[in-house]
Amino acid sequence: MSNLKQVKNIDLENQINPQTIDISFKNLQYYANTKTGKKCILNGVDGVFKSGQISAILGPSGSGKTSLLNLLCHRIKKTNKVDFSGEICANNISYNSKQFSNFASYVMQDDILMETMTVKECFQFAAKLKTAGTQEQKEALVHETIRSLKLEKCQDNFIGGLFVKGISGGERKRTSIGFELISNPACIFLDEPTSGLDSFTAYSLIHLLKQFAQNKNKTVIFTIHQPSFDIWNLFDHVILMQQGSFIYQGPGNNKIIEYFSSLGYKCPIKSNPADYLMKIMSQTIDNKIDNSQFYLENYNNKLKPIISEMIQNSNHGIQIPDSHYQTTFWFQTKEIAKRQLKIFKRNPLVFKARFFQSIFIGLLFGAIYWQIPGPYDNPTQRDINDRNGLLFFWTTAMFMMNLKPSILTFPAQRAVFLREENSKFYTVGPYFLAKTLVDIIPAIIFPIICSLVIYWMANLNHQDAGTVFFFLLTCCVQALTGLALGFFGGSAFSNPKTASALTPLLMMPLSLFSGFYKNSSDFAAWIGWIQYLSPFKYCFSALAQNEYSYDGIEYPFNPIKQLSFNLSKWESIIVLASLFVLFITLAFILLSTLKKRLQ
Ligand SMILES: Nc1ncnc2c1ncn2[C@@H]1O[C@H](COP(=O)(O)OP(=O)(O)OP(=O)(O)O)[C@@H](O)[C@H]1O
Repeated sequence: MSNLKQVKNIDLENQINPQTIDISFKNLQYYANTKTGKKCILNGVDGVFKSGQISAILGPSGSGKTSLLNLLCHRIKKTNKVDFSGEICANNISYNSKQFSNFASYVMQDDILMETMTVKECFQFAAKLKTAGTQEQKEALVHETIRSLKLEKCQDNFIGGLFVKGISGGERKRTSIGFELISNPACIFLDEPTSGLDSFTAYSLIHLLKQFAQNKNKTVIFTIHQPSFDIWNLFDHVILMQQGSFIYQGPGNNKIIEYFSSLGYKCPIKSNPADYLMKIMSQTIDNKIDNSQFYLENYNNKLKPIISEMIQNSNHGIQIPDSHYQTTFWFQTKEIAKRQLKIFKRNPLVFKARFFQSIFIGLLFGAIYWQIPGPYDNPTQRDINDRNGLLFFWTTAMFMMNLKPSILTFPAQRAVFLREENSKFYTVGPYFLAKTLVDIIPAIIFPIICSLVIYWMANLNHQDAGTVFFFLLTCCVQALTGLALGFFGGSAFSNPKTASALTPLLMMPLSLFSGFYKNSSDFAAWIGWIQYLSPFKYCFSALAQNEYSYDGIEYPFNPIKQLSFNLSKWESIIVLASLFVLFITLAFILLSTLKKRLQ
């Protein structure tokens, strides 16, 4: 606390972006190629958002509000499905996606945050990665953000989510906003910040944004549905959209009511103006005719010239920041790894469940394959078949042990990654490295536990420590290969159900080509190449070579020859490790590609 007092007077305002930013756009057009033809989503709109004001974009569902916001934030890329044109400027200087994050932040409609982190920890994470200054200054910034967003009471509570009880919807939204505000952006865009909130919480939030805009001279722009009368009165600037065009742009409050009165649409005294305007835009009241052309003509004649003049007069010559605060690769890796470890430790139930699962699998397999006769016990062909069965099933168990948990948990973390990466908290490299390093710990511990249990129960080859060590090493590499493939599946699919439903499609051919169900040398050439991609084949080969290598003692026939394995145990494990590297690299490439296609 004394530290906080000491740094109380630091200049939090000027941390990164002391500038004021006006956002303007001219002749913005946005098209989508649909099955029925080219669809116009934005129809050549012009506009301006001034600093020190809150600007609300309103309109019926499907009128193009979110599309406009996304274009201004450069969150839409030109593809063969969508195309856009026009000029988008900050202080009359056009900006790209990278420059956008130097002065602005975007708060998505969904509050995507780490559910087992507290509100304060979220802000601390953001402060470490997004702001300059000493540790004390960062702590003071966190304290100030919590205070200004009125989150003191819940600062030490978990964010919460599907499985963890957490803070309320309003607190969650404010945390989401605070997470972006920590870096002190000059401009903040929000997509429907009040959706899902009760009217009082929604009012408090917009009021807070208004104070933020007024007191700090920031530019606040948001889309909103059905604002209450109280919220309506807070808007400084309003854009009304209909079918991809603007039908009003200008001051909120009485001015907009006066404008529509002048067109013959007088808002009844007891009506909420926002509701009334939505009604007249829906074209079904009074004379039930489509007035959209009428509104548009009036906008073009009366308001558009004023807007053009405002665009001309918006901030000129004030440079937009050309870089944002950037931490190093290793600092990002360290901070993300610390957070991953914290999340891991906060799920003791998952840890315990996986521990008991490992013991259970070890005991079950141990009981089924109890003390199989080895080369000293005159084994029969049947005993060798049993031993092969155990070794093959062990390759599958090790693989699945990590594949399933990472496929199920990664999609939720992937959403947080995409959000944080997009907001330039870190880059994909440090994230992937930190996540892999932390996830490797359980990915190795549990396979070792159950492998040790089965080893002694099934009487596997323990002629020397090296053989036991090689068995454990192979199990760990196989388990890591499962983890890498899990990362790949988790990166590819946002829905864990889809990822898990598609897993058998991949697993089946890989295990069919392991050499256990059908001898490796018996596959037809046109399809037999699949075996070279199968981690099961190399793991099974390494385990079998290790198992059947007794010094001086021979099995009645050579099981390795029977299985047609022609790689040595070390060659097999090297290929298996290479497959791990291949899968983890593919997962990394997929995640890197994915972040480019966020929209
Ligand atoms: N990529 C796209 N491909 C095809 N149509 C699209 C695409 N993006 C948006 N649209 C269409 O453009 C219109 C405007 O969409 P947008 O999401 O901007 O509307 P909105 O005003 O934000 O709606 P809501 O209030 O319901 O969120 C909708 O009809 C939508 O279906």
